[in-house]
Amino acid sequence: MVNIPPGITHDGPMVEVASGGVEHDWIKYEKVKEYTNAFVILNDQKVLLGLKKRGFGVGLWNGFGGKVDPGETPAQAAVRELEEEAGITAPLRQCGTLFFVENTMDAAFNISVFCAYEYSGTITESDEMRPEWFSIPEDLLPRTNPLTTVDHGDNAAALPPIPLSKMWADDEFWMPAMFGRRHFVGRADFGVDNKMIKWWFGAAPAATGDSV
Ligand SMILES: Nc1ncnc2c1[nH]c(=O)n2[C@H]1C[C@H](O)[C@@H](COP(=O)(O)OP(=O)(O)OP(=O)(O)O)O1
Repeated sequence: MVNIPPGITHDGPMVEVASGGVEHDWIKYEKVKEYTNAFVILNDQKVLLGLKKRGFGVGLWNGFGGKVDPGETPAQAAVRELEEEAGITAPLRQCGTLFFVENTMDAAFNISVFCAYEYSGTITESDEMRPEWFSIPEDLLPRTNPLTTVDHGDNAAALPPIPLSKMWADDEFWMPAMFGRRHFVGRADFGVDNKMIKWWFGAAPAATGDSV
């Protein structure tokens, strides 16, 4: 029986992939704000991230996203944000949901995470984000995944690896599921200085033959 934290909803079987932090209860919240976060992943070998140039999370590398505007669906917001922040369009599909609670804020963040495996347009820096490709390191990508494809001349190995030390602390826990194309959910509660104090992440069970 998986002990899924409050705030998370999911369909289908789910296995825990990471959990930890303090013994305290999950932080209470009064409202939930809807956000998106989108990742373009090519050949299962490289991922487009953006360096946040201002506002919340400034200085951290992340996918592209932001608030869902009134009247928008998360999918519409994800497409809009990717275009605004990186100048490209992509056939985004929801690949996970993350729920974050900060002890200094009354609202929780519900983040619909989207993935695409191709894109069109020219990647362009915006006022908010500086886009850059990173290679997906071996330990974040289950190489036995039958979906993993061969890199045909797109030399991802020459790229810098994903800069986990300059990303949100939760990313390392759910990204392996995302790169393994397993639907994921998770919650993390944050204390002072954006330090993660309690977390739980789950993913759809790995296909037979996967290493995780
Ligand atoms: N903890 C954590 N891990 C991974 N990703 C995130 C977090 N917290 C977050 O907020 N995020 C993501 C969710 C969003 O993609 C961005 C935050 O959006 P941001 O662009 O700062 O939001 P706004 O400035 O309010 O939105 P827009 O102006 O772009 O609409 O980080």
